[in-house]
Amino acid sequence: MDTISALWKLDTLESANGYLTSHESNPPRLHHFIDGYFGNNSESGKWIESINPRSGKLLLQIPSGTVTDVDRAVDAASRAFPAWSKTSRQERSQVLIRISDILNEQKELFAVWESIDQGKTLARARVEVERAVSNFRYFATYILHEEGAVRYVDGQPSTLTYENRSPLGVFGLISPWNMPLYLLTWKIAPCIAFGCTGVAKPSEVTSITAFLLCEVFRQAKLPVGVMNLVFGDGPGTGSALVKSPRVRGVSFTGGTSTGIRIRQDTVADIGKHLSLELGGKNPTLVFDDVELTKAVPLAARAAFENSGQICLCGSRIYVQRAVYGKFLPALAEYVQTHYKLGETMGPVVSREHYMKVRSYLVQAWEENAVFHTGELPDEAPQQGFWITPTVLSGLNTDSRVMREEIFGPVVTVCVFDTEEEAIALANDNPNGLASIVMTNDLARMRRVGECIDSGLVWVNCWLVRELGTGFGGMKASGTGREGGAFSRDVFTNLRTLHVSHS
Ligand SMILES: NC(=O)c1ccc[n+]([C@@H]2O[C@H](COP(=O)([O-])OP(=O)(O)OC[C@H]3O[C@@H](n4cnc5c(N)ncnc54)[C@H](O)[C@@H]3O)[C@@H](O)[C@H]2O)c1
Ligand SMILES: O=C/C=C/C=C(\O)C(=O)O
Repeated sequence: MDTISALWKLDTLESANGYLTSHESNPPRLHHFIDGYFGNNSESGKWIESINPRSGKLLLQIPSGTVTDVDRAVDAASRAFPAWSKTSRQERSQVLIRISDILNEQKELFAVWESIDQGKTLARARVEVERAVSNFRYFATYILHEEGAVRYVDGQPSTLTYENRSPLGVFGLISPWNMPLYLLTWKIAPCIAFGCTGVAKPSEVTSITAFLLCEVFRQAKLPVGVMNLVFGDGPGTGSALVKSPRVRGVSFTGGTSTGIRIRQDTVADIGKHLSLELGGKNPTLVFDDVELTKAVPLAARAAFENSGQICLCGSRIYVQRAVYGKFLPALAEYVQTHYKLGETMGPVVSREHYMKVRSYLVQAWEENAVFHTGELPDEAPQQGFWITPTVLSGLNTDSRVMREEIFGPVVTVCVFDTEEEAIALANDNPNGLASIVMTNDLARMRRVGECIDSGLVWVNCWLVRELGTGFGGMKASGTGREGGAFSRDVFTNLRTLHVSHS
């Protein structure tokens, strides 16, 4: 039986794990999805091994897409573009609704595989699949309600001016491993909703739900070639996609160094649209007027959700002096009680990532940080990539542990005195993706919230999303915004007309 038919039926952890155990000697192999067809195996004959983060064992193999594979996918998307870009908004909306309905019917299947592949808890995976369904629903209806204005040019009543948009063309959509399905659908849904076609490349570390999503496209009768998917790594497959002159735009989510590379690789292609959502080292500011019973769980969740592997995680906590002495032990106790490896918390995604997170913990140890929870992980992980959630204090503000994105279950806690100092500490970082402010003082919420240099500011909450608002980062955290009309700007070309009728 082909891989997609085999995986598609396995919608419980028991059945999926049973299948994997019985295939240990011949693990499933995924296929590219090009022109509506699975099975275009890698021409390189090379396969990338994808590892189960809970056990450290081989999970499956994905094709290592070549330049030829990418070209074939871009060909398919280019052939599909003229017809798809001319479909009515109603037609596109209906296809997107069908996709969201099928995804919704199969949400347990997707949650199970996302949990196995990425290591996240099933509960977390379920939330992300729901959000993926919402991505398709949101853009399916957004395009039906777009508004535009026609007006007279000032002082020239016989000349009308208005804006007209057309779909840009073929897009390269590249996503990371931390929220594989959610972040890929955040790109695919607006891409096809606004009349573009595309080639998606998920992270080589987590590929299964992207593969399953192609079966949803097939069942929803998305016209062939409108969305294609090529597997492979960044330097080989991703880079070929980004550099293709027929790819008119790139929407990328991932690390800042990769974003810089993509910008360099496309700099001469001046008309190519680039949307870059990159890394973060997000501050959580806790003022002394908060209720600790609310502030502690919120700070903990913001730090440790998905084992700290969310770009929006609050990984450096600053607490005002009057509550610092109570906050720190309360946080440590809360984390020890509520974040249990293997129950409410998964491993980190890969051996490579484990070693990266560990290197920061070694550094913290060498700098005499206080470990309020957590310990140094083993140098060689034996069975899966498990790291105990770690709360640190006592580091200098110039420590790499305090300045660089760790992207794991590690949070640092520091003290501050004044509001000005809190703002300065929050902004003292090259990144500017998100921040969290906890206070009950309305004037302070605005005073502080409006001068933090981050694209997203959450006051007394975290990870609240409204899909029409701008999503993205300042400074090294990115270029551009996505969401609602911001996504429309990414995926369309704007022309302004002046029509004189005298
Ligand atoms: N701002 C956001 O919305 C957001 C969301 C999630 C994750 N992230 C960031 O992503 C990072 C973790 O994910 P990651 O390790 O998968 O990131 P990564 O940058 O290593 O990889 C992301 C994707 O880019 C591809 N890639 C790598 N090199 C490439 C190249 N030269 N050309 C084209 N594609 C290339 C990879 O194969 C993968 O699909 C963290 O820094 C995190 O903060 C940001
Ligand atoms: O790592 C990036 C995470 C983005 C998450 C969301 O946009 C969300 O959960 O809505």
